[in-house]
This record gives sequence, structure tokens and C-alpha cells, in this order.
Amino acid sequence: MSSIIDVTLPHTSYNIVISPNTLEDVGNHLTSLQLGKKILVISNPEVFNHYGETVINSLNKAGFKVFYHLIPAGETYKTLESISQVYDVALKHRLERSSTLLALGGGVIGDMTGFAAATWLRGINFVQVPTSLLAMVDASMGGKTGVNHPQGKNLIGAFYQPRLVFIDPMVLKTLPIREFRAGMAEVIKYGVIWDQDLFQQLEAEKKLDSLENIDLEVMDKIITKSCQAKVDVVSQDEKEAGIRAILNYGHTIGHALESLTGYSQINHGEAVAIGMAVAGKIAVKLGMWQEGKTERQDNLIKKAALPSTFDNKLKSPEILDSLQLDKKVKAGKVRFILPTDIGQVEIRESISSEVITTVLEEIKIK
Ligand SMILES: NC(=O)c1ccc[n+]([C@@H]2O[C@H](COP(=O)([O-])OP(=O)(O)OC[C@H]3O[C@@H](n4cnc5c(N)ncnc54)[C@H](O)[C@@H]3O)[C@@H](O)[C@H]2O)c1
Ligand SMILES: O=C(O)C(=O)C[C@@H](O)[C@H](O)[C@H](O)COP(=O)(O)O
Ligand SMILES: [Zn+2]
Repeated sequence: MSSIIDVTLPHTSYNIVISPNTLEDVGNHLTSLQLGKKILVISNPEVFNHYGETVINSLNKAGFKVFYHLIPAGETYKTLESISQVYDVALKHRLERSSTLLALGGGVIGDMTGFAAATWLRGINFVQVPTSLLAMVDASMGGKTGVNHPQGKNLIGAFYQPRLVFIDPMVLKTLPIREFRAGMAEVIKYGVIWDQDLFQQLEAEKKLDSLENIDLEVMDKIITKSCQAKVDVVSQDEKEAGIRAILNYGHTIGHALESLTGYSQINHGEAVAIGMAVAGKIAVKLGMWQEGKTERQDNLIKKAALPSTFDNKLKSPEILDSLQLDKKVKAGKVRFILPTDIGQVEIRESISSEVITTVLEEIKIK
């Protein structure tokens, strides 16, 4: 069964279409958007080998003139250099203001394609066809686009909304298991910050560690509920002036771990899982929520076979330093998103370095 979530924002609106087994129809969903004829598909070789032909045939059938450009897979390619190559291809094919960049891939491809679309000719159309669980439930919607700086995650970017997000959950069948688990981290995040029903549904599942262990209908519901949670938040605060910061739960520490390890040792979802474990423990130390609730969160993290500890090669002082580059820093103060209940969080500043260091030391692999 397919479902549509409407995203209504002050200056634009678009649909998130969740439609299992219908990737070959993606072109038809674009015909009503009044796009120009040219579409440049941005993907990586892994994803393109699986789904490139289906998507390109579908776009051709719907009357579009299609080009493609592949960027090697991985977070280490989420750079300005990769964006520069997209510009060169856009120039070569004479993309116009009415042309479209279509992201076919995970969050790395989606964030970069969105940023290229936001900046080429000062803004051309952008469509998301997310293929990883993480991109389906989070990265493909809401308009955060950009690339990493060697010292800090997503430091370069723009808010730029897609015209359509088209999700076919069946493509998850080829997603490597480690990446499936990474997506589960953001799903668990929504349970903690926003949707206690989702949290309880995740608790009711025996396993969350692979697609094979989850009924397909349940998986579709998990994806839909997660998208709805993100849309509920973003539609109240498109550019993170306030409440949207809660979507950053687990990311304060998570992003620091990703950048300090060169974007190559732990993936984004793993970093967020560790970050949520840290945030839960900080909240307990501050008396904001109870040990039992941290355990419930950490059990979900474990059930998804995600990490909640990290290697002790990283020193707490360098992690504390890296937190200063977080985009939530305000007037020089680091802000954390901390849980107060299942389904509820608060934005807190002035958490002492001592509390953060104590928790970091507690959760390190000894
Ligand atoms: N813009 C946002 O709101 C937002 C939200 C969350 C995360 N992000 C960003 O998203 C990125 C992480 O995204 P990700 O977890 O998708 O990582 P990713 O894009 O690196 O994809 C993970 C891996 O899975 C492969 N893959 C993807 N779909 C596949 C499929 N169906 N079959 C086979 N292989 C497939 C990719 O080739 C890649 O090797 C990070 O850069 C993070 O910062 C952005
Ligand atoms: O959409 C948001 O807002 C989020 O914070 C979602 C996060 O899962 C995502 O990783 C986002 O890219 C992080 O944003 P950043 O502003 O901290 O780079
Ligand atoms: Zn994230």
C-alpha cells in the first residue's frame, strides 16, 4: 500500500510518496511538477548498478532527457570537490534553471545533490529518490543539504527543499546490513524525541538488526511514522530557529566522533547511536530522566546491533573541543538535546564539561 505525506512550508510544499515495488513508476510522479526536460541523475556506482537503469528508463518513458553522474560511495566523498564535479557536468549538459538534479542514493548523495541544486544557477529543481533506510526516514526530507569540512560535519550547506521525495522501500533489499542498522539509529531517535508509539512499536519487535527480521508491512509503517515525525517538526520550524534542533538528538557527540575519526571509521547512524547513549546518561546525571528509560533506549540501540560505546583512542578533551564547531552553538555555548521522557526532549545549554567528560569516560571501551 502506498502513502503520501504532504510537507507544507512557508514558501513551498511537496509530497513524500512511499510506494513499495514501484521504482519503475518514478518518472510518472515527476510529470505533474512542471519541470524542464533535462534531468541529471546523481548517484554512486553501488546504487546505480542496482537501480540506475530502472530509474533512467522510467524518466525517459515519462519524456525527460536524462544524463547521469556518479560520485564514489562514502562519507569521505561528501566534499566541495565532488560538488565541483557536479557543476562541471551540469555545465557540459547545459542544465537550465528549469532543469532538475535527481539524487538516487543514500544521505551522502542526497545532501550533495541538494547542495549542488541549491547553488547551480542559484537554484534549480531537486528530487530525492532515497535508497538507504537512513535517507528514507531522514536525510531526503526537510531541506538540509551540504558537505563536510575536514574539521566539522556539514559545516558547508544550505536549506533547500526538494520538489518530491519518492521512496520505494523494496530497494532496501540490497542495502548492506551495517547501513540498515545505521538507518535504525535515526528511527530510534524519532521514538525518543517525538513519538512514544513508535518507540513502543520498536520495543515490541524481536529484532531490529536486519530487514530479514522485520515484517515488510511493519517496516513500511516504521518508515511512514518516521517520515511523519520529521515532517511534524520541520513544518513548525523550517530553518532550525527553535524546535527543529530536537532532530539533532544524539548528533552533538555523534558529529564530533565522525569528524575526529576522519569520516571513515564509524558511519553517521553509528555515531548518532553513541551520541544518544551519551545524551541519555547526561540526562540521568542531571536528574532529567530516569535510569530505567536510558536502559530502554539503550536496549533498542542494542537490538539494532548499533554501538553505544567508542574506542578509547579518542580523548575526551578533543571531543569537547570539537563540540565547539556544532551548529547548535549559541553565544559560544554548546547546546545538547536531552530526553525528559520517552517521546520528549529539551534543548539545554550550560552542561558542565565535567558532566560530559564523566559520561564520555564511562562509556568508552576500556
Ligand atoms: N539532510 C539531512 O537532514 C540528513 C539527515 C540524516 C543524515 N544526513 C546525512 O546522510 C549521510 C548518511 O546517509 P546514509 O546512511 O544513507 O549513508 P550513505 O549515503 O553513505 O549510504 C550508505 C551506503 O549504502 C549504499 N547504499 C545506499 N542504498 C543502497 C541500496 N539500496 N542498495 C545497496 N547499497 C546501497 C551506499 O552506496 C553507501 O555505500 C550523512 O552524510 C549524514 O550527515 C543528512
Ligand atoms: O533535519 C534535521 O534538522 C536534522 O538535524 C537531522 C539529522 O539527522 C541530520 O543528520 C542533519 O544533517 C544534521 O544536521 P546538522 O545541522 O547538525 O548538520
Ligand atoms: Zn542524522
